[in-house]
Amino acid sequence: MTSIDVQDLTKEYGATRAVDRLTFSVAPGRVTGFLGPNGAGKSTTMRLVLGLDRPTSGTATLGGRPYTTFDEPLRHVGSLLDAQAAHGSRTARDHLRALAASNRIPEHRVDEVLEEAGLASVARRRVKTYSLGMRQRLGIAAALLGDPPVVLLDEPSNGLDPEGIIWIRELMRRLAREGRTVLVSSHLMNETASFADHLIVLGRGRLLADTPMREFIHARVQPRVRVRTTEGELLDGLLKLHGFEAVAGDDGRWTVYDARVEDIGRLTSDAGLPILELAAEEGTLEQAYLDLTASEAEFTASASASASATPAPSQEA
Ligand SMILES: Nc1ncnc2c1ncn2[C@@H]1O[C@H](COP(=O)(O)OP(=O)(O)OP(=O)(O)O)[C@@H](O)[C@H]1O
Repeated sequence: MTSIDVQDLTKEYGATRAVDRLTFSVAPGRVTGFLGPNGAGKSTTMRLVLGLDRPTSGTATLGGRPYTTFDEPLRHVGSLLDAQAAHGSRTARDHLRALAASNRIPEHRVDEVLEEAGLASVARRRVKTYSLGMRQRLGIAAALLGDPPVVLLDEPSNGLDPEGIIWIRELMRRLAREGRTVLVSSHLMNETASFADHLIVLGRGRLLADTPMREFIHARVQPRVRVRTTEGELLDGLLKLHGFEAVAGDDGRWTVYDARVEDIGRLTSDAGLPILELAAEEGTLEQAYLDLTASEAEFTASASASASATPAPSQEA
């Protein structure tokens, strides 16, 4: 079991403090989403963990060891930071073979990961003929090559088609189920919500949150309930009596604020009100994230600064 441990990590580029006294651990067995506005320090942190940059102070270790102490690092950590990294004049297969040879990884892994990434049929084509999505798949294949216990992916769904996005989501979930440590940065909140169990959120190089995803959302977005009944006035009176705030919509549906379906369902049932519809409106990760980071974004457009925490309709109860 190999965790990623970042301890009091700081990185300055001239006058810019990209990472500011950051401390967190990424645990095995779950997918950790790594979030934050543009310029928050996510890529810099990943680069420091991967020994691609030297910290100004503090440490970043994998299973207690700095990345630079591994002789065959691909067996310990797989990463996708820059999908353009492969040499364009090589074939995908040769690119992976070279990586495998330099890390004493058995050659059969090359064909396995090409197959896994959906590149088997184009493996003998030069990388420069690849689309962005194909390069992304190749980068992910390279990350998996050494069967590593730790995987770091920076924006892995970049350029992937819908089938590829489902593939990467399921791959990350499987890697976590196998007990690996999976850290994934993304700006796509719906995507992140679909694969992450845990979140680490940065803002201006500092840690803003390190929490399970469900807790992150529930702490920031009030749940609402949508109700439809033939007896609107009775419903309104009943809810007021029990201290709930409710507003009637034009479509005959009532929205009850800061409420859960269990509570409203029980109340209306006890009162014998005929209910035509009862649905939870759970908060989304996007709402919770915008609520947290609105004041933190370095490059916030004025429109997005007014991020309101309005839940979106979700599944019927
Ligand atoms: N090599 C560098 N030289 C100077 N400044 C840098 C360098 N790399 C990063 N920075 C600065 O450090 C800060 C953090 O950048 P970083 O790329 O880590 O953020 P990020 O969270 O990955 O952003 P994005 O979501 O846009 O990819 C930014 O202000 C950036 O301009």
